[in-house]
Amino acid sequence: MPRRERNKFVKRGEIIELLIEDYAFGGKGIGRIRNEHGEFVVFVPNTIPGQKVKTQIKKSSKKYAEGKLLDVITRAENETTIPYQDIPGAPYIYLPIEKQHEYKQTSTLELFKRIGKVQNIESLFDEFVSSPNTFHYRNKMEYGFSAIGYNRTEKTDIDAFTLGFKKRGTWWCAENLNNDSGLFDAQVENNLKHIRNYCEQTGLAPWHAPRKEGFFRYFIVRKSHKTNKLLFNLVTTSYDLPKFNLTKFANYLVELFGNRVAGFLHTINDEIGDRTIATTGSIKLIYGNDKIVEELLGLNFEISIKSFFQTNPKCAEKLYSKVIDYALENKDAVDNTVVLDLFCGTGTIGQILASKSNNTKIVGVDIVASAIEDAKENAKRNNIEGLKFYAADVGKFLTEHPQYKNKIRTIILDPARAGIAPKTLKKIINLNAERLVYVSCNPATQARDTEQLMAEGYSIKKMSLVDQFPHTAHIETVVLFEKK
Ligand SMILES: C[S@@+](CC[C@H](N)C(=O)[O-])C[C@H]1O[C@@H](n2cnc3c(N)ncnc32)[C@H](O)[C@@H]1O
Repeated sequence: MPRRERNKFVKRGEIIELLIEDYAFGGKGIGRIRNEHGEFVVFVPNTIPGQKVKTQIKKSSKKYAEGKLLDVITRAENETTIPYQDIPGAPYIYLPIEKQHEYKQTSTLELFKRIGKVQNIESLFDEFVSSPNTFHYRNKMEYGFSAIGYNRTEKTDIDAFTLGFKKRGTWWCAENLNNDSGLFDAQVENNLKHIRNYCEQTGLAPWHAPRKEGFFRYFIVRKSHKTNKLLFNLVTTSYDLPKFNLTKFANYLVELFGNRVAGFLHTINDEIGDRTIATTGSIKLIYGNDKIVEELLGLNFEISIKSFFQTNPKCAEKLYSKVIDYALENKDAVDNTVVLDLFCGTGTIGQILASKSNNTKIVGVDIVASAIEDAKENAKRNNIEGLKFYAADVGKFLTEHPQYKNKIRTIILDPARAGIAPKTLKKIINLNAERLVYVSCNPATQARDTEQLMAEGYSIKKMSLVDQFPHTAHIETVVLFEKK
């Protein structure tokens, strides 16, 4: 095994206080330790310049270290107060949105220079698209039950029936969400404490992560921004289920939210792993409908509790408009042709493109069979013709369909966070399309793919950033590549 190189500044596991001085892509604050040996960089995710933080060193090499944020001791001068309860999922909520945009833009462009080797990226930059709503923009939340809570004043773990989010940096303890977090639906979040009380009064146990036991696990809520309806899913283990009255709980939700309740589902999840996906397990409809309808750019999409759907639908409209603008900039390369929508999910982009072009055939490919089923259903519901969807791995699909080589002029790409596998990207390049509209939720992997695309004759024509997730480090990019 290679010997790990040590430095003369920090050790793994050490807890230190640090002033954050700079910001790197992905929400990593940069602090520096200075001593008689010189200067040493420590990255601390979820922090911003000007904050003094307490951090525990998780990785330490000769050149730099990375710490986990334990606490913000003093906030940065440019941070403000908020009328919401702060949660780990929104580490930048105290920072004015314009400043968040500035950090995101600068660090993403820097990434394209460093990893993508695009030195003139500033001159190719088109627009920073901000979210239409910077608060209450989410359409889904997953709250967790926990038998171990956290006391903010005492800064200690406590035994308590808790419903909210994991405390940052822990897997065993959670904090109650007592009020609106400013991210989701205010009425739901202001009532979460009542739902917690209701559950506590049943006498059944919340999940105890270290012991891997308990009854209540997750409470998941989906909201339609079009209809304002709510779809609930309570996730529990099965052992004590006979003691819990699901219909009575559904009635309680109706008492709280009235006709906003579209439906209530119950999921049994007996998996004990910490990384269990909340919705794993068998699911049953207890009350109302099991789907809600959302609208995007005039098209309707039926969404079930499990299917992927853009988390910020109002901003997704802006994201998709940008993708469609880039694709239709050269209408000849879209009208009367076949457009590939690779990594299409529920087929939203392809459907919108088909509805805005003439006689375009869309071929959508995604590896998740249920997403493809939803895509087919939605295309039918929206009366859009000329769409074909395949449930397959993109790389395999292209090997099995050689007929598209030299026949495609425009390709839409929207891969998951890991980006496109090099072999699959090579197959996409071999299709020899004139234009690629590449959407990414992880510019780091997109910048990596950019280097390969440029080596194979593509160049960036323009790029935009879309702030799909205000108050987090995430940023979505839309890049138009053209063959030289
Ligand atoms: C960011 S989502 C795409 C969302 C979609 N364009 C939309 O707007 O709804 C990425 C998609 O890539 C799919 N995916 C991941 N790996 C894949 C692979 N190897 N082949 C095909 N699809 C894949 C995922 O199932 C997921 O739906």
